[in-house]
Amino acid sequence: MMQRSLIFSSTNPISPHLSTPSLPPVNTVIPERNRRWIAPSSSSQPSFLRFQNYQRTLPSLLCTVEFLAASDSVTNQQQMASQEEQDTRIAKISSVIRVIPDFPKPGIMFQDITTLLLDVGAFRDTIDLFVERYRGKDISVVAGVEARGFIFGPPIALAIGAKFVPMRKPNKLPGEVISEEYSLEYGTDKMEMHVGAVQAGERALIIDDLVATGGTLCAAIRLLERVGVNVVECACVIELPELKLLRLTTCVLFVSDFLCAMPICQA
Ligand SMILES: O=P(O)(O)OC[C@H]1O[C@H](OP(=O)(O)OP(=O)(O)O)[C@H](O)[C@@H]1O
Ligand SMILES: Nc1ncnc2[nH]cnc12
Repeated sequence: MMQRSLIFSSTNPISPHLSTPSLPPVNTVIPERNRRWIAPSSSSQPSFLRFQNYQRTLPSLLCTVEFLAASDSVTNQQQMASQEEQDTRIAKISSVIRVIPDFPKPGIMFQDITTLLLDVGAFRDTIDLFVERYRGKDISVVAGVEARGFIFGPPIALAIGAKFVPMRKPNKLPGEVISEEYSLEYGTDKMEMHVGAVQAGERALIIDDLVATGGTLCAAIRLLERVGVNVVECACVIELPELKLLRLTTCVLFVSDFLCAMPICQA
């Protein structure tokens, strides 16, 4: 089986725990699985503070993805933008993501990517960052998670020459589907994919706008792996860093392996 790596920086508190995936970190309260609308701990984090974490995004991540790094040719590396240029783009992207307090309910700091879509340059940079990472990696499937994964997934798919496969909420797809249930704060939800959209042995990238607990991405991974697809990586625009430990425990509980995720920004 292809090795997956958890691609966060070495300072990420999750990393030390990866070697013992069946045990949650000491003193960690195991959260309700897959809580939605997670409120970051600091409710009014100014955007300049958000910039401080950017060094921990793409450049360090690139070193830790073994199977991707192995296939990186010198030419590929030369084609990639410089770290400085990447940092500048990431800072810009983050600055145009609007944060709306108390939406959709009190205590939630909603990360609104619609303002990113209004900025043509920042939207293009977002897509480019992903494309630079995944072009030439023999990925034939980009799976987008409803709803906001449908915004970022298709342009990435087109640019890297992959098909786009929607992972939809229940009863939206007209054909025969396979589904995967996952837990929510209250009750469960389901994610569905058309039968025949992907074939065993294909290499897939999963795209969403945001990773909070990781429950949604884990469900998407399970859905694709059930039909024999190799999930190369999950990528999202935003991560809620306060939730890393929550995500670890969620992932440990939900997948035998561990989640691979590449957020390009931190909220
Ligand atoms: O990491 P998690 O804790 O699973 O949360 C992340 C998911 O939550 C949001 O979607 P949501 O389910 O609200 O659906 P929407 O995009 O249709 O609003 C977001 O777009 C991710 O898909
Ligand atoms: N804080 C948040 N903002 C936007 N989408 C989310 N999904 C889960 N938590 C979220």
